[in-house]
Amino acid sequence: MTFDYDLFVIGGGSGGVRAARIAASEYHARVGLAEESRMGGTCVIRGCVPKKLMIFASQAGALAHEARGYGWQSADAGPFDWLMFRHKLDAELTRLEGAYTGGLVAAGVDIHKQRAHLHDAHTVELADGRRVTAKHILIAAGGRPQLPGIEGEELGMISDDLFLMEKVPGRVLVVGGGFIACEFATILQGLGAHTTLSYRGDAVLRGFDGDMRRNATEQLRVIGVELRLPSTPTKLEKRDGGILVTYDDGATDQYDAVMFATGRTPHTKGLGLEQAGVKLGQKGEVVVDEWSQSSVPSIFAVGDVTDRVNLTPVAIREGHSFADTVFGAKPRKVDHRLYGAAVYIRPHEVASIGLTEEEAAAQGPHEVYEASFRPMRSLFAGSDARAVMKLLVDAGTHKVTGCHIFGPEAGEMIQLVAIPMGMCATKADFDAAIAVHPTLAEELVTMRRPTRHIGGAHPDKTVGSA
Ligand SMILES: Cc1cc2nc3c(=O)[nH]c(=O)nc-3n(C[C@H](O)[C@H](O)[C@H](O)COP(=O)(O)OP(=O)(O)OC[C@H]3O[C@@H](n4cnc5c(N)ncnc54)[C@H](O)[C@@H]3O)c2cc1C
Ligand SMILES: NC(=O)c1ccc[n+]([C@@H]2O[C@H](COP(=O)([O-])OP(=O)(O)OC[C@H]3O[C@@H](n4cnc5c(N)ncnc54)[C@H](O)[C@@H]3O)[C@@H](O)[C@H]2O)c1
Repeated sequence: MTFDYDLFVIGGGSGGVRAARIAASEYHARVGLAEESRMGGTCVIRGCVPKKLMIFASQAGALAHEARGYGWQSADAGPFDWLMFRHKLDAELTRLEGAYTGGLVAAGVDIHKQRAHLHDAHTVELADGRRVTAKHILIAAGGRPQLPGIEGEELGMISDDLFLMEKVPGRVLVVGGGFIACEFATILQGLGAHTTLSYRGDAVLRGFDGDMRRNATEQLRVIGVELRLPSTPTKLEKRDGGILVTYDDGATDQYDAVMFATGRTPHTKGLGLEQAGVKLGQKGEVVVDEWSQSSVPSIFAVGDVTDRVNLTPVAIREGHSFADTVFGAKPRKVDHRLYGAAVYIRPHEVASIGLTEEEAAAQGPHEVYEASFRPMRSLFAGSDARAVMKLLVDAGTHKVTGCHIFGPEAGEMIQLVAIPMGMCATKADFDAAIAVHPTLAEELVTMRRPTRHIGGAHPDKTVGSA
């Protein structure tokens, strides 16, 4: 049977673009790709990139404060021009969108700027009614925000809306305690909004190491975010030009804007997957095996639509591995067990890789090496903010199984820690590195004695504590 394409990709985000580009440019496959919105997807257009630029923008006040601590007595951030920033942001996203499109065109990918859905195991139907056939179809449709299902929730915003605001709200409520809630609460507070965060647990960032969670929660409070923990909004109503929020304990408060950051779900609705025989999971995710292959052999899926690890570099790796495997005769699986992640809150980020202390304790005997200190840069400027570095070491094998950093540029540090950890480095390997001084990261190679032992009986309590 002949097909119009060797590969048709639905979704031009992190995973889809990479898979299409590699299949076409490296393996000379005939590739078509449909994108219904802007090329680049969530990360480029309404995620990682604009979010991080907003984090940078929101730090002017804190930087001016620090400069005053260094003797620049009149340092002041001055007024923030949101519309000017938004205009520059739009231009930058347009530049990136062009770069992504250009990369695909240069690779020879046929771009269809419209929505697509499956017709059958080898056929895609485009919004304009055309049908195209492909030997392989890749679903890379990403995820979309999930609302909590409460009365009046349509009055609230989602993260996509934040990049398009006409002005910075005076009083804003952020609902949720995950990555997006913490990062956007930091941004909004830094841009001058009086920000409240409502979360149903006692500490934000569920799933992260307990110490990181406690520090992140406390930092949000210190930078001025009003924390309502634990609490859950139950109703939103329009009131006097604002939004009246009722909480589960009966309390009410009024805000100029409410933002829901209550998770994301796979974007599979209306894709025709079930009719084509593709098995979906409980959240609507495409169920795939270790090769990203769905229950229909010609249909694969990568990225957030599979709800494995919902991060851009993971989607990219999955897309690349799919192309190598199917078109390059280089079978490659993605190991989802070890990946670094950072939460870009300020002034200190949370960055993690591997086991949390709680997971390590459940797995068996571990040593915990921990340093908590005031970094010299902020200390000199008059801040009491503490940084925390933690290494978890398997007491039997001495391998470093987890690393957690709460500190300035923690994301940059964890990226480098990911290399030795991927090579199964032991604590002795870390110790063998001569420190770079004075840096924050030197703490990672100078922690000599375990702070505590966890996870039951230890085979040798002296190893690793020179
Ligand atoms: C606010 C926010 C901040 C984030 N920050 C980070 C971060 O700092 N670091 C990080 O690693 N990750 C971050 N993420 C997560 C990251 O953006 C995602 O994991 C990543 O974009 C997933 O890539 P993907 O290819 O699976 O999907 P996406 O990038 O979502 O791409 C899917 C694309 O498919 C298109 N599409 C969907 N259905 C169809 C259809 N039927 N026809 C045609 N096109 C379709 C969509 O328009 C979209 O462009 C963030 C996410 C958000 C929301
Ligand atoms: N820096 C980064 O790498 C980064 C940044 C943003 C997003 N992301 C990715 O995007 C994903 C989605 O981010 P997110 O913050 O939306 O999701 P999340 O899963 O991290 O957090 C969702 C939060 O919403 C809360 N919640 C869920 N349902 C609720 C309800 N009905 N009522 C009240 N609270 C509710 C949860 O308890 C949780 O705190 C992340 O898991 C991550 O993979 C990554």
